[in-house]
Amino acid sequence: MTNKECQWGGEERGILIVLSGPSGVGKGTVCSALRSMSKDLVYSVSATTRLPREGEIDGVNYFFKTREQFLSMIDNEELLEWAEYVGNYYGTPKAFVEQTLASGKDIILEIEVQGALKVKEKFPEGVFIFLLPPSIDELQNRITNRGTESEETIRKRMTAAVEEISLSEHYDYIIVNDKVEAACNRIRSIMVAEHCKKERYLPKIKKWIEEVL
Ligand SMILES: Nc1nc2c(ncn2[C@@H]2O[C@H](COP(=O)(O)OP(=O)(O)O)[C@@H](O)[C@H]2O)c(=O)[nH]1
Ligand SMILES: Nc1ncnc2c1ncn2[C@@H]1O[C@H](COP(=O)(O)OP(=O)(O)O)[C@@H](O)[C@H]1O
Repeated sequence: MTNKECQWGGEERGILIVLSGPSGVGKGTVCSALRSMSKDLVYSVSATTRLPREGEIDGVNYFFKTREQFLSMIDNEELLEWAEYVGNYYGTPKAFVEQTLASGKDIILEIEVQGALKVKEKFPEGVFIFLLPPSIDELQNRITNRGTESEETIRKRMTAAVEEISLSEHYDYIIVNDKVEAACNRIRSIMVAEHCKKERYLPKIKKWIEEVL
């Protein structure tokens, strides 16, 4: 059913979903699987000063920026949020998120916890999901086996993981990424439930009640 056919829908904004979790938990993997399952879900491409990994494409995985370019994005208020993580800057381009939500489409931001908390201040109605590994040993295996990080970076990311997991209490949902498909299905169930929240329908219902009474 389209919004036009539904008396109670229409004109709603899309839902903003934030996905966080420690490095190596599988955020990228889960996000790309989700995007292929849910064609209407829009992915927010972040800006970063981190160097591209092999196979990463500018404008697809990230907008790769110099430090100067990133700092000028901050000065020009182009970012919804930004954070420093293990020596690099990461930030969410603001205009794209706002345009996507205004067009009624859902958008997913794959960002770390400090940035997520800033987004929560601006979008308290957003849906905040924290991805956990089945165990810390499995997290270490995943990040090591991915083969993209030096030993030192793995150590820093594992240290950051402790603080990140301690901040999971600020999220609405916790999903254990045991199997990618199962994790995606749980996220899709959350999105279905969020679309059924009464807050999305009450304005239209109240308006109609006023008209008929
Ligand atoms: N605050 C913030 N964090 C981001 C953004 N983009 C990516 N990140 C996070 O930065 C961290 C490092 O990302 P990356 O270097 O790609 O490594 P990964 O942890 O292996 O995915 C991850 O927790 C990402 O979710 C962003 O726009 N803002
Ligand atoms: N559910 C899973 N089971 C086993 N391996 C996984 C799972 N999810 C992701 N991985 C693997 O773990 C590694 C880290 O995943 P990635 O998506 O890059 O994590 P993140 O984006 O959180 O840093 C990758 O090699 C990926 O193939």
